[in-house]
Amino acid sequence: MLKRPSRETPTMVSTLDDLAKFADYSLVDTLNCDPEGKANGADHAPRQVFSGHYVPVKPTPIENPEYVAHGQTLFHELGFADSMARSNDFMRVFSGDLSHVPEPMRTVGWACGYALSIFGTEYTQQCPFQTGNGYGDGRAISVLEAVINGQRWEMQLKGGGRTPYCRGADGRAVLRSSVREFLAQEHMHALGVPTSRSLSLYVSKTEKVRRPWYSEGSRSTNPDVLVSEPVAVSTRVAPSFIRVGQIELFSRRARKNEHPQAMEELEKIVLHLIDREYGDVIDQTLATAEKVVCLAREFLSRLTALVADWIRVGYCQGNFNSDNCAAGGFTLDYGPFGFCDVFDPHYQPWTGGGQHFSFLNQPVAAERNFQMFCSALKPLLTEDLDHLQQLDEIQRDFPKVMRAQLEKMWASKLGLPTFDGDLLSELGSLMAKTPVDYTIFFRELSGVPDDIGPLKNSFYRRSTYDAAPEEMDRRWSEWLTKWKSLTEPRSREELSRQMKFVNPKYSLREWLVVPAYQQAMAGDYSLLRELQEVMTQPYAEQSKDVEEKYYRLKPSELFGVGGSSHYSCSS
Ligand SMILES: Nc1ncnc2c1ncn2[C@@H]1O[C@H](COP(=O)(O)OP(=O)(O)OP(=O)(O)O)[C@@H](O)[C@H]1O
Ligand SMILES: [Mg+2]
Repeated sequence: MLKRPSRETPTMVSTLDDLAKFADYSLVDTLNCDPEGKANGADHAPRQVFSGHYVPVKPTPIENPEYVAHGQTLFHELGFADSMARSNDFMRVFSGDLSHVPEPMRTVGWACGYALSIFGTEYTQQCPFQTGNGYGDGRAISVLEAVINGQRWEMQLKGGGRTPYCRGADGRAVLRSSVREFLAQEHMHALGVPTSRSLSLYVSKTEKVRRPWYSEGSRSTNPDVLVSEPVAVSTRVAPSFIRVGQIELFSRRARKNEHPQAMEELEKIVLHLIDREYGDVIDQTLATAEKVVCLAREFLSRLTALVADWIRVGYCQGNFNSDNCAAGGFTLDYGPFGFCDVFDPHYQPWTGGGQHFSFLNQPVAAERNFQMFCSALKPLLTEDLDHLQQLDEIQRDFPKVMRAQLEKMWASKLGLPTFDGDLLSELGSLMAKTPVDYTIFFRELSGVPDDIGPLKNSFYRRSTYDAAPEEMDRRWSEWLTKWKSLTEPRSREELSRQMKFVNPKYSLREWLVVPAYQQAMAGDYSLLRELQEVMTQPYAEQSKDVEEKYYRLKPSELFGVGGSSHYSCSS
């Protein structure tokens, strides 16, 4: 099930001039530009955008940028020289200054509007105008599209200043949240989970903004202080950044007939999504209605596989609204996410998110986003009963397909040839009751232990287990015996080898990231680099030192601490 990173290509891009040769702005040129957008991109004040797929926006550079990190894996895949990330002209562009770019690169970027649905309910209240026309990329600005080795990539700054969708906010991202997103994207890719990718991260040596956050050791649910934090610009890369919410925005306009081009704009964005994300699986020559049905079927398959993968690696997205759900079926928006330590089916690190977005409820949240996606496609099929019916069937199939993906994932996570519901159900009960550390438990199990001794390395000794250790040991031993009998006849070595490709040894636990961004805020990037190194090889055993430092239970004193165990969305 693991999608290994693709092979590296030889270095061919060493300078910004080299990179510029790959520029190809198909999005800007084939989609509709907001007719009120200023061509020079000086469009930074919040306003309503009534039509068009994008608004031209010039990023606002951060003051005195300094190199923090670059996505080495992506650099190598694209054939970029590592040294380029520290070069002045590259750093200038990817910290928000497009004024000196070599041709055919452009001096103006673009931001897109999108709609929001939360768990299947449409919202417009988050828009300052209460219409939904002022919501979208408030601090994300795409600056380049490039076709490299036949693959199209969009490069998008996050924190590159205000856009018309900023809703009165500053358009900035702080170093703390940027470090989290940067590391998480690289980690997820290395885990084999589809994701937007990390290109680069630059911080300002002088510019700061204030954000609500937690005081040292605070156990408060919500932030209890305002802190001044350095601003940063990170660049993420994906075939497109089209979200379910974006398709919804154009569909809402078409449904309400808001302007004469509303239906045309919906069709255009959907066909564009197909070209960008599904070009290799949907036949170009099909009619729109057929394409729409194929799109829904493909997205269903990708989205369910994605969510099964999230559960495999212990990831909770935290805020899985339709505007944080990439229509290409990969992970997008690393805001209030977390990798669980203690197994808890209701794990949800975001204080503002409810149980509906919690760890094992993510398949249901995904279904809600999928429903919104299908509903958004429907105006393109009115009067086409046959295709409408096919779309309805695909929509109804979600629970069945999701269940199949989850069963496949659990079987492979447990090294079993076929899924066994009873075995998983007893395991779920034992894992939650004991409780265990999710990552360590499955990695220890991947060693195919003779008895439950090694599994106990994953036990948090603080609750049910301590109250009745003998009873719990008995249940665990019985479970292990049953599990082993189901894994036969494979050799122990073969089973262990396979399971270690599915069950990572290292995961990006929040309490490991906190010291890295704290050091980074003080100008020391050593821990961040170390974490980047460790978390980009999460299945490898790595050294004894790495194991001692990163393969351990969450320290008891960090439970309940704001910023480590839970956090607000603020970034
Ligand atoms: N400081 C800010 N300035 C302007 N807009 C912001 C700011 N912070 C968040 N937003 C906007 O508010 C909306 C909701 O925020 P959310 O945290 O989901 O997104 P985000 O992390 O900025 O973006 P993305 O989904 O692009 O990763 C987004 O549309 C985002 O662009
Ligand atoms: Mg978002």
